[in-house]
Amino acid sequence: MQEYDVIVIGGGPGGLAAAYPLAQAGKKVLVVERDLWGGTCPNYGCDPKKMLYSAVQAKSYAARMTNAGLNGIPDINWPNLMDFKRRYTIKVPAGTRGGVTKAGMTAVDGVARFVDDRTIIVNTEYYRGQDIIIATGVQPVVPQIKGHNLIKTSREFLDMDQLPQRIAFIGAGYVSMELANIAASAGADVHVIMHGDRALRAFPTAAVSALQTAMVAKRIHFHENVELSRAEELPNGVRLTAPGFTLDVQRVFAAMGRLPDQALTLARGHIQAGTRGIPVNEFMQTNDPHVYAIGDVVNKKQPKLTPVAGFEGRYVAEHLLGNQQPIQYPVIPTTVYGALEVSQVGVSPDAAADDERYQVKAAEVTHWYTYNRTQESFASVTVVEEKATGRIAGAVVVASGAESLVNLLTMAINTKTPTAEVLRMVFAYPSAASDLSYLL
Ligand SMILES: Cc1cc2nc3c(=O)[nH]c(=O)nc-3n(C[C@H](O)[C@H](O)[C@H](O)COP(=O)(O)OP(=O)(O)OC[C@H]3O[C@@H](n4cnc5c(N)ncnc54)[C@H](O)[C@@H]3O)c2cc1C
Ligand SMILES: NC(=O)c1ccc[n+]([C@@H]2O[C@H](COP(=O)([O-])OP(=O)(O)OC[C@H]3O[C@@H](n4cnc5c(N)ncnc54)[C@H](O)[C@@H]3O)[C@@H](O)[C@H]2O)c1
Repeated sequence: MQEYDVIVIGGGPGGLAAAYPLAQAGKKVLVVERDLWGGTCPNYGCDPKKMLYSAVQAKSYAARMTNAGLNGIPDINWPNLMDFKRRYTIKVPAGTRGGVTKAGMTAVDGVARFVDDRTIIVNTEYYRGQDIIIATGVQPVVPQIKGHNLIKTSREFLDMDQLPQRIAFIGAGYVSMELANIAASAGADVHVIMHGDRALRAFPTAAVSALQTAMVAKRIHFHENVELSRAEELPNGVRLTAPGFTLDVQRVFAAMGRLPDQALTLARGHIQAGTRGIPVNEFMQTNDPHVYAIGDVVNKKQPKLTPVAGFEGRYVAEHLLGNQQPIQYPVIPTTVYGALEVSQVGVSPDAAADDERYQVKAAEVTHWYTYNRTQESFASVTVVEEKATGRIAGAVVVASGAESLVNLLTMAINTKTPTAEVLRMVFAYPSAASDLSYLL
């Protein structure tokens, strides 16, 4: 039996954000990873997706500039784009594992399973930790219909050698909207199958509707109110069926949300968990105060995103090193990198519309110098202001580079800066930030 101060299960953004400061503070730390070091985000999530998105952005920028100084729209060469992505991802696992050992931690490859409250087994070795941090993330949900083995996930999409001609995505959340846009921009005929009639539920209706319009303009088909009942193998693809609905595609991907898996045998560690994740208190502790959970595996109201996992990881390290304050999340911005970029932070305009405490300033800003210069098809900015204090409380931006403007507004919200003070600041010109004065 090997003994550690802290065992971190999962070498993704959450686990690593906790592990490094603990090791730096002199703790004996073990990190266990069953798959690719670095976790979902850099290997088969955010980062590879945005590598593919680079070519999509360049292509759509060029398309917008065809009547403004450019001749012709470039084609996306999928194998070459995939090679570009792989040149980045190939280095991630070894680089991440190397960083862990270089920082003086022990890195172990294998599936960690609880055997009792403080002990885990990996392969055939037992490890005991005074404290254990669960940072095991979530896995894509695949519908349990007949033929479900024919349905792939975002992980396979992000590593395809060739682009299929006809693709379906099941679900209309983050993954589907982003990957559908990549596939359609690269030349595939793309179908999004929705079991309801509302995409991206977490985003305001006006922004989602603008995004969907831009996706339809890219010939992406949305099939609403379809509850799939089976998938059947065809000689060159898959047939999807629902009552009154049939669609033949080459490949189909589930993008219906993500849930934790049960490999950890939490019950043997007496740790309570539900299908939506592990509940924690305000110190990120599970029902056992020596066992913490962070990142996507936690059942929480905060969005399951990389910077949130990192924030929670750093918080737990501080807590273990003596900080007794409960976790206090800042406002969390989130962006969908789709046919338009949609970013939001803080109080949603939909919620603010019925709340007397707020006023909503919203405008279509396609004519702003910044978006005119880049020939955007559509841009809008919405700012929610708290009437009593004049402070910015929320924002939604739909435009190229939306995430940068929302990051700026996130800073204003977190620092409680009133709109009047934002207006007194001098921003680089010409830029989206300098255009903000037209709205505020
Ligand atoms: C396609 C896609 C695109 C995304 N894009 C974005 C984006 O643009 N921006 C953003 O902020 N977020 C994005 N996300 C979400 C982001 O990837 C996650 O929020 C983030 O990776 C969560 O970090 P984590 O450490 O909690 O979990 P993970 O990154 O999933 O890491 C958990 C690790 O634990 C390991 N593990 C699991 N069980 C065990 C076990 N029993 N023993 C040992 N190891 C185990 C796993 O192998 C994994 O490596 C995206 C996700 C996907 C799928
Ligand atoms: N840009 C980003 O920050 C980014 C990008 C990708 C993923 N992510 C993270 O990954 C998570 C997972 O993304 P996701 O798109 O898989 O999930 P999601 O929760 O964003 O969307 C799931 C979609 O599947 C639909 N759905 C649920 N059950 C269904 C069923 N039985 N049949 C058909 N559709 C069904 C939902 O209505 C919804 O449209 C996100 O919530 C987010 O935390 C973030």
